[in-house]
Amino acid sequence: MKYKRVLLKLSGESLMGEQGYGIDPERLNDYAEQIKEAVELGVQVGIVIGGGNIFRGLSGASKGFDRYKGDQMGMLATVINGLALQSALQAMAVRTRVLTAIRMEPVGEYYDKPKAVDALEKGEVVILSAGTGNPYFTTDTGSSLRGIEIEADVMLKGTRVDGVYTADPEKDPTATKFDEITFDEVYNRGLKIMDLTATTMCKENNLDIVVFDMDTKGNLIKVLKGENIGTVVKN
Ligand SMILES: Nc1ncnc2c1ncn2[C@@H]1O[C@H](COP(=O)(O)OP(=O)(O)OP(=O)(O)O)[C@@H](O)[C@H]1O
Ligand SMILES: O=c1ccn([C@@H]2O[C@H](COP(=O)(O)O)[C@@H](O)[C@H]2O)c(=O)[nH]1
Repeated sequence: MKYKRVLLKLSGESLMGEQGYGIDPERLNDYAEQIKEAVELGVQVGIVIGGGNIFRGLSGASKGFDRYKGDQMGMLATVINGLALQSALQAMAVRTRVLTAIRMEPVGEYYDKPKAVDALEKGEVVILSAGTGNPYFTTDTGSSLRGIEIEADVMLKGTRVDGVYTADPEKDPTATKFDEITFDEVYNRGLKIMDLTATTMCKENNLDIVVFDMDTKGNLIKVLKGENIGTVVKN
């Protein structure tokens, strides 16, 4: 395996599959199977999961919600997704722990780094939910932060596109894909694959990112083996 310890970012929006809202059990199980395989191959897996399938503070604010409350709702949405993933993994006999950035025992244990690292070293999957615990951030920033804290070898951004493109491939069919790109080029070209706060944290702490399509079965293992199926973002 190319990586020993990874921070896997999963898109909340991808979790709704074809349903248009909520959690698609089939997609959830696909993710859980890929994660189980990774653990069986000896990879330590920390996971941050988004909440876009349920609620985003920013889009709530555009409809009249208070942004602060909306962001809290968004963070709670990531906990719901985290619990769903935990139950799917546990049903496959994968030992999984949910740590939350906001205190809410017994839903999950309150996050701290030693607890997370200890669980990873014991071979448990650690789901790091509620983002950073602060409004005005995103789970991409939560992933950079937790990835740096747990000293992950890489941040794997598993999403519904297969890499970083010259423009959003969902909007521009002429966009072309990069195999590798620097953080500086991401800024200079104004690419919107991740928010700038998350990108900057990775750049400043030298945490490489691999953006790849998590919705195709088997892709997580390919990335862990070092196969060049997505885009590597690095200094
Ligand atoms: N230059 C680009 N290259 C690739 N994807 C891009 C680019 N610009 C924008 N995107 C968009 O970024 C999205 C990936 O973001 P991400 O996985 O964070 O999705 P999300 O819906 O924001 O997830 P979450 O629910 O976790 O917030 C893709 O859906 C893609 O359309
Ligand atoms: O640190 C954080 C992380 C997330 N939020 C809020 O949650 C939603 C869902 O996260 P996504 O990254 O968009 O999937 C986000 O829109 C924020 O409203 C937060 O406030 N702080």
